[in-house]
Amino acid sequence: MNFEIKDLSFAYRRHPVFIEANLTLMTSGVYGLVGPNGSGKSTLFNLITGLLHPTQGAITLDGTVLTPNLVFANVAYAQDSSVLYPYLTGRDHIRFVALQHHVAAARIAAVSEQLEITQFVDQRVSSLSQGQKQRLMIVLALLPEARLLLMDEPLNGLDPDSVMIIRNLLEDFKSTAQMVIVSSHNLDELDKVTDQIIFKVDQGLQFETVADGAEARYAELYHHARPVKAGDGHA
Ligand SMILES: Nc1ncnc2c1ncn2[C@@H]1O[C@H](COP(=O)(O)OP(=O)(O)OP(=O)(O)O)[C@@H](O)[C@H]1O
Repeated sequence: MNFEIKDLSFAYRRHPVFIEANLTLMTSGVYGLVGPNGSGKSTLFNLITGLLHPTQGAITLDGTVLTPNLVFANVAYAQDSSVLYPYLTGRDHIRFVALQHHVAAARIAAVSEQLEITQFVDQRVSSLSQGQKQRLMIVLALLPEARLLLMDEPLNGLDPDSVMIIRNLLEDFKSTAQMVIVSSHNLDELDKVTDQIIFKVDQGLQFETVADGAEARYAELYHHARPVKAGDGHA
């Protein structure tokens, strides 16, 4: 499996987020995506999934440029849970994704159990806590068994039990055939599941295997800026 970003440029009006950024990932497993607030992590995920369009450059999977059809078939994106429909239940959302991607009932049951959502799956999204919504969002992203899985801040706003559930999930990914890119400010947690980190530095992407953990490298790269910790109220 080969995921590649070549000479990617993107700007919001006159605010450049990427200028000729490059990245090559060759093996399956978990990768962290790390950078300060507002550096462009969500923007990168939106560019990969085609929600935003680069002004220059290409994003390829196994050498083929990611078109909407290829994204549908190969990429899953656990976005911010604000994209869920408040008046629908978790089960409604699951049904929708399962129909679109032909997901077997056994897979739905297994993933729902793994993320421990069965107790609240028939409640409307509007009545769920942040952590419950987050876990539902992750279930939806896992169902299609996409080759490339993007997770935007999956640990954000979670209580310790939910963090544990997601941590176990990420640890399982160490041995899957999927490529998983996880953006997080929670560098302690990231360090527990991977030493392969993509840092957003200036308008580029810098991939490193961090021997001493992401936290130590973060301080060096971002001029000793303090990373935002989980629980700091970052939305
Ligand atoms: N729709 C938009 N219009 C204009 N500027 C935007 C828009 N969305 C994001 N930006 C800006 O682009 C930059 C990158 O934002 P992005 O949300 O990708 O960063 P992030 O690294 O995911 O941030 P955080 O860690 O806070 O979630 C920020 O400066 C942000 O203000």
